Amino acid sequence: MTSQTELDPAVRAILEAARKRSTDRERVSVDARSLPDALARAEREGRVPVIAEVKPTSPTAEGTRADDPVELAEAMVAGGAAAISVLTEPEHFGGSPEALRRVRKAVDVPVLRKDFLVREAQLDAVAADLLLLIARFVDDLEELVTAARERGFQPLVEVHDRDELETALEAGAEIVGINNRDLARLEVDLGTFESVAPHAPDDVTVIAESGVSSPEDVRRMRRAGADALLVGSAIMDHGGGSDVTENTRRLTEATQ
Ligand SMILES: O=C(O)c1ccccc1NCC(=O)[C@H](O)[C@H](O)COP(=O)(O)O
Repeated sequence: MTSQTELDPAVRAILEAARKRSTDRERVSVDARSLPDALARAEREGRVPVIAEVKPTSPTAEGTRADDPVELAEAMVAGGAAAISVLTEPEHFGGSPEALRRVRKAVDVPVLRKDFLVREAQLDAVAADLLLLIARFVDDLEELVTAARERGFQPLVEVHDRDELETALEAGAEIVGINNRDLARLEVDLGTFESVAPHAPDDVTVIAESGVSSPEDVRRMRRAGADALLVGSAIMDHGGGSDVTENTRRLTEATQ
């Protein structure tokens, strides 16, 4: 795990809040909707597989979108999203487990729980199809990957460099997100995905995360081997409040 002192202060605060969050919930058991199946369906139907993110705000966002999460998720699916990601972190991203529960009830595509999870009991806050585990922030990744699978979740392990990719693979990850945002400094560089993705085995589902804002970015990440793209800010348009369905469609239609 990266030393706390190397992290951007916003990320340090996010992690401190995550460690304090209470976790006395019953163990969840999930009958998960398959992400690989949803991505394959999008491909068959001629859509770029996009995981669209319900992210009310973030430390780098230009504002907050207070729209109902269910309306946002439905608008994203109408724009062709293959899956939905929902932030459940309350203090820095304006999310909640309740928002995810409502979204998962309303849509029929897989739903990813996006949060900063550091111990097993935190997995039980809400049922989701996929669970994000950030390699950099987890002490025993294999233990959490196993704990996630025991509950029925598909773990999506997030990495930022080759060493973290190796750690993720050793922990048994089958779905890997390569984050273009360096969580130590919050800088975004699409070259991160391009340099790390070629080292992932072919049978691993590889997702390009963060910083994808235009059809050209989509094509660039697809050329570099992305099986899917995780997009938040460009779809949410926190500063402008533009149409979420159109923002999603612009990316899902960026096939050539
Ligand atoms: O998005 C942020 O500002 C952020 C700040 C600190 C830690 C994590 C952060 N984002 C988490 C994510 O990984 C993104 O929400 C996700 O990949 C979508 O990224 P984007 O399309 O660039 O909004």
